[in-house]
Amino acid sequence: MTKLTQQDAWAQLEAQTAKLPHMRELFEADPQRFDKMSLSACGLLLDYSKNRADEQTLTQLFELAKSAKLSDKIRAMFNGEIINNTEKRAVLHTALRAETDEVILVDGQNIVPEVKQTQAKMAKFVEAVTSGEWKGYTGKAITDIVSIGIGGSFLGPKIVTQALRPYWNPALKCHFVANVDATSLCEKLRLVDPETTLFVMSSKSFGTQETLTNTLSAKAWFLENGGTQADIAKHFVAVTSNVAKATEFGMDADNIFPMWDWVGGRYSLWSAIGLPIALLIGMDNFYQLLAGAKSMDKHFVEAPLEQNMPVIMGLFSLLYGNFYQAQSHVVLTYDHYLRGLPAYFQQLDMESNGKSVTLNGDSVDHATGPVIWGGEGTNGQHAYHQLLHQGTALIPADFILPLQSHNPLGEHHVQLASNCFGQTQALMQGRTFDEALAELDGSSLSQEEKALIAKHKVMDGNKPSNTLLMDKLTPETLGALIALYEHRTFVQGALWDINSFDQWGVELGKTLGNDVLARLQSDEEAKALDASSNALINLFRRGHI
Ligand SMILES: O=P(O)(O)OC[C@H]1O[C@](O)(CO)[C@@H](O)[C@@H]1O
Repeated sequence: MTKLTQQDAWAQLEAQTAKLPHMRELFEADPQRFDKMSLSACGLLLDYSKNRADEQTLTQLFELAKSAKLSDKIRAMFNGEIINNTEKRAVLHTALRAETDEVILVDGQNIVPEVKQTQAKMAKFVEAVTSGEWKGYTGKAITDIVSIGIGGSFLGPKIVTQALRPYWNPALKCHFVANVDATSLCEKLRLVDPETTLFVMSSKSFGTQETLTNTLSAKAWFLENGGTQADIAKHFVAVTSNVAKATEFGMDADNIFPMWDWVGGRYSLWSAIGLPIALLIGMDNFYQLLAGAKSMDKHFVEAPLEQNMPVIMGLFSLLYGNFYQAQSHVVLTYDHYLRGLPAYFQQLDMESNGKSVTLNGDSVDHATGPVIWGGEGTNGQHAYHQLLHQGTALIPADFILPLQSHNPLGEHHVQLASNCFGQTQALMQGRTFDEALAELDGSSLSQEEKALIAKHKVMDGNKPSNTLLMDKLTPETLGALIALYEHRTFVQGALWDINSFDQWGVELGKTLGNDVLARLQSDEEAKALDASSNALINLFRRGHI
């Protein structure tokens, strides 16, 4: 297949982006711009009209997608083809939200029954814990869940339980331990009682240093505080694809929830990795989360590219990275419950598309995954929005706002919405020198001073943003939103012809880290490495600088 940068649409886009008018002019020229460049699907509304595009730009973007055979690649993923070519795996997180009667084959076997059996096992366990039937070693019901995991085995459960706080079982609290820094574990153990605490150890590989170390320390804490080896099974369960290692580790076979190689870690919250979510919000709401994602899956597979939410968002992100040299993309969640979502999308996108070779190993000749960052609105307006408005970097933004709050109180929500919409408007239209000067008309400044200040108040505008609305943040709309970003990530990787589903880049650090660990624990002074690493190791061994 012809390289992306050799496609006609690529050259056309280069020419087109060079001559596109300012968004102000595009809005002035077409009062119907919002109607033409907004889309509703799966309980979400996407306003993509504040992007640097006219009809021709959109046509060329869709042409680029067609030239990359995007629709075929979408079908290949959903059909379980081995698209993760370096690990020879299918990519089927979508199968986790399949209907019971669907048939999805991996190695000739329909995997849906196993998915459903695991969900039934989760449901039974959740019922036992939340009903009080499952008791700790002194006969008390479970009050606290401590989830131990890192990366995709942590961030999904963490941000989804945070986002769905209004749906929590009031009798349960949840604590998340990820970092190997003992503080992360110790701070949580100070909050819980071994008699009523359930540890959920989540590790797809069952080989991640942080998770194993934290779990061993949690077990030691449990045994030092009243528990016995015989009680472990009442207080420790595991989620893993490596059942053999989990049982060898001492996990009770009945307490192991399986997951599979065809689910990537950062795409796994829909599997038993989501057990902490299901424990906190209940299995019915967990099924609603799955249903929301399922609706987005259907939309992604069935909607024409031109009416396809993940495709449109993925294409615009590619446009800014490849044609405007945007190095990062900011996600701004105007909802306190969604404050963790930018970090989740950061892991999802950067661990997927932070690559620089194509599927067949050739170096790419264009930019790939951007830095994804962000935070909650309105806080960011008092932190980094200055740079978004007047910095030298172009940073496309996604604004996310539920129209209704779970906590309606006076003017709060209307003010939140006014800030959200005002920011997208300011980014788009900016402020001209004449407008800035006019704002200083009434001031006592001299003409010269007014001219100087006006220059500092100018904002170029033409800064692109998407706005995503939902009626209310519910398990279903959250599921659709997260699946939207999963597929948005897929779209970009598919056009760049990269493997979005392996993560070789994280291996070297781990390997070298293990070697450094041995040197840190050695009695010998470190000499064999580079001068910096030797010095750092020896300073740590000495314990002071
Ligand atoms: O679930 P595991 O196997 O412990 O891996 C944890 C995380 O580490 C990674 O392998 C690398 O960051 C992620 O992809 C994964 O989610």
